[in-house]
Amino acid sequence: MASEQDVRARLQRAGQEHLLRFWAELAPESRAALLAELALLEPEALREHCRRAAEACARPHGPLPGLAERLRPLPAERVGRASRSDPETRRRWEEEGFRQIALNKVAVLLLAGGQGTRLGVTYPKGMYRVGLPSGKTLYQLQAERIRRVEQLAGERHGTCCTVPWYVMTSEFTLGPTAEFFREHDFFHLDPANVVMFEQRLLPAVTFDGKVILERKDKVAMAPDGNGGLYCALEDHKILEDMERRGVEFVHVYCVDNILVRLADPVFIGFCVLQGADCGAKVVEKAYPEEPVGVVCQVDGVPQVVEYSEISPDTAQLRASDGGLLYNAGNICNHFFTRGFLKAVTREFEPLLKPHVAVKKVPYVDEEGNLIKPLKPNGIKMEKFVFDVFRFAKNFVAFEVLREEEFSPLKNAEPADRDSPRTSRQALLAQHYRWALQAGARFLDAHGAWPPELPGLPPNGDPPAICEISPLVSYSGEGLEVYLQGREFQSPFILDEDQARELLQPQES
Ligand SMILES: CC(=O)N[C@H]1[C@@H](OP(=O)(O)OP(=O)(O)OC[C@H]2O[C@@H](n3ccc(=O)[nH]c3=O)[C@H](O)[C@@H]2O)O[C@H](CO)[C@@H](O)[C@@H]1O
Repeated sequence: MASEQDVRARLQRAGQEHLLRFWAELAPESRAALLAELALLEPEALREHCRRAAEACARPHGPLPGLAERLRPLPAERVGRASRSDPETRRRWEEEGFRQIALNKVAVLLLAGGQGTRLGVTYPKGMYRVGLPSGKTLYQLQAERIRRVEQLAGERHGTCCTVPWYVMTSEFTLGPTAEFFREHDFFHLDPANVVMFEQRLLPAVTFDGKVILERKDKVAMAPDGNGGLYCALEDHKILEDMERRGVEFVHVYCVDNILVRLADPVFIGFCVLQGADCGAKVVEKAYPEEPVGVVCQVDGVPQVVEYSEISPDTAQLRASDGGLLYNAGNICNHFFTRGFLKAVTREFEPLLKPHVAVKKVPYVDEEGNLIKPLKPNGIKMEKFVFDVFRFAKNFVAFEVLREEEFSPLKNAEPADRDSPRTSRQALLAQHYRWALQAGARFLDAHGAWPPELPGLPPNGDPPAICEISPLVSYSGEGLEVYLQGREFQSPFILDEDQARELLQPQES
């Protein structure tokens, strides 16, 4: 173990000796823990990190100056559209996606290292239940979609195939996530195909470049952003694991979108047939200030401009058709070839510039009191997963329908948007639509027929509650055999048992 003198000398080189200011008061175990933590911080890198944080913080926050002139929408030839393509083209994309899945060439990678501060829960977001009739968590829905897509690809191609699930966690989420998966028997996935790995942490820093102590014996550390993915892939030899398994294409996604289509064959097939090395799913932005990044070009190079970095004026610009000029909302669903990820980890990662997040960071004051600040007092430096798009040789975007594929869980109740309620409603409205399309009719909770609506209201509860297990249908397929011409009482859960029962011959 490093000695106190050693660590002190290293901290001096980094200009951070204040981190040992409570040394004399610490018990032996606390001293050991603090030394172990500090010994991991490399002095030159730490000095540089603090300098960059303070420098970035001194620059004006918010919209990047001069950005508007450098910005253009993506050229049309780089954008595929799921909803506006003819059925034959869509079928070709889907078929190609299923073919690659059946060949075991597709993996999914979940970004789950975030702290979910806006939602205000102390456990990982994936463990959240939004209040579905089945009580399922986000992790369970995702696991079941993996199982179903494997099954669909296998049936089409007469194989038994695997979509490995890589889960990037952080110090905050690894323990509880791993335990949750074990408790739930990995949702019946083979644990050998679920690979969890941890991203790095970085110290949080005051506005004048001093690392923050969150306790007398502990540095305030935070995950290094979802762009920490690339260092984490290298740290844990994940690309080598992918190579051993024969994985060529990776669908990277964020944890909180209840409608996420894991290893979506249509998206994968589109990207593969376009020869893309990097791709992003997008939806039309709902309103100018919506907190989603915009997929566009900066100086002619495809990039995402994050919502915190685009000015309200630019966000409101209109195109000639009256729609928003910067309309391609990033839903944090990305496609990468393994080859591209390898080039990023080997070559481009050091070129990624960290972004500054100004946050409230609990700290210990000079007298040793623990303080929970009411105003932001610290800087966290984060890399963004999409900042590698500019290194792609062939970047494509793929636009999908919001009501089918995007409803993120960001805010606690009673927020109007992106809350547990809106996520639940989005999923149940989708399942109700699928059921109606498959020929079902529903009696509402009072035994009455809901009024025939030309379309469902975009927000709010569907007229009847119908939840369909992802193990029965991945994206609305194959439901007619259970539902055609049948009447159901709301609430209705179509899970595997119910599906089997519905296939039994009916008594007359
Ligand atoms: C940087 C980024 O991707 N921003 C996107 C993210 O914004 P948003 O600000 O909502 O991003 P979040 O903070 O929710 O993070 C997105 C995902 O990254 C994970 N995470 C985050 C930080 C970290 O250190 N490690 C980690 O794994 C989170 O667990 C989550 O799964 O989703 C929006 C859609 O919902 C997009 O429009 C934004 O462009």
